[in-house]
Amino acid sequence: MGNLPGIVVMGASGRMGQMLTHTVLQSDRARLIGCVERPGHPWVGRDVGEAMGGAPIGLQVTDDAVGMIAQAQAVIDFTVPAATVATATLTAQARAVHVIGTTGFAPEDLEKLRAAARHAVIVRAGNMSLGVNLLVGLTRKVAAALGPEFDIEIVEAHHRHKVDAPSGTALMLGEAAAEARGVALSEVADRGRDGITGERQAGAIGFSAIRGGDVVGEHDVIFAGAGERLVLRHVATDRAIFARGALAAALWGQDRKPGEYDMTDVLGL
Ligand SMILES: NC(=O)c1ccc[n+]([C@@H]2O[C@H](COP(=O)([O-])OP(=O)(O)OC[C@H]3O[C@@H](n4cnc5c(N)ncnc54)[C@H](O)[C@@H]3O)[C@@H](O)[C@H]2O)c1
Ligand SMILES: O=C(O)C1=N[C@H](C(=O)O)CCC1
Repeated sequence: MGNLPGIVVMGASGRMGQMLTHTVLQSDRARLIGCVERPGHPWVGRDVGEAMGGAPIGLQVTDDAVGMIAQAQAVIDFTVPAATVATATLTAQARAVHVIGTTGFAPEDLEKLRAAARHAVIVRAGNMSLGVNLLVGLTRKVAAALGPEFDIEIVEAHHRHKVDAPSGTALMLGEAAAEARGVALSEVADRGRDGITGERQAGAIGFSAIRGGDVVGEHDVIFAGAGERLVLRHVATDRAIFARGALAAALWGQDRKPGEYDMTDVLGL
């Protein structure tokens, strides 16, 4: 047991933080050594099992990210961009694998993560599920096969608490479609139409975001042509799919060379 990789979960009280805590606790391939929350959070100092509404497990939630990460073999981080960028400095110092599920990064954040990956393994993906990572491959294939006369639209739906749009998954799908067409997504993305928008730009990749209720995550990639429409769809019904992927990434990353990786590396896709 002592030889199993020690895992720290950041953002332990969050929707994903709780799912990750359960997933690591249930695993016989990893040890949960720490649960971190932001300073001032009401869970800090409480037993994580009790805070989640169950029996105590003898592990207190802490806000000491520095002390906790220094002892970790892997840190699983589904929080907010500013926290993840700060954590990347700590994981780089500790040479711990940093599994990043957080979405909504600005380009300058991504630069900082790239710098941290010179010293430690970072596995980052806007979606850690097997199904979505397969969908990314399918999107690339279909976009290459169909050509520019098919308009590409990506529609995503998430719960009412989600703070970023388009979703990280939608951006992964858009990147794959743009890459297949040999263009930069930043040049062709059409994010949010309102008012007199004019006709659709040829070659645009459109994004639409729906927010409501408790939707876990749904993504459609629509290829709309003259007289026919092809729709690729992924529907997530349980956050466990993301947590399983994240734990697989934490284990896969042990003993790898420092660098930036994603779930296609982990899943061998
Ligand atoms: N990649 C994937 O597969 C995937 C899947 C689901 C969610 N996500 C992403 O994960 C992120 C979190 O989603 P969520 O629904 O769990 O959000 P959430 O708001 O429920 O949880 C985020 C948690 O992070 C904590 N936090 C904030 N700053 C912190 C800090 N400095 N130190 C420690 N903890 C801190 C918050 O207190 C909160 O508990 C979002 O960016 C979301 O898009 C990614
Ligand atoms: O609940 C969320 O937030 C999710 N975020 C990821 C995204 O932005 O694509 C993955 C799906 C759930």
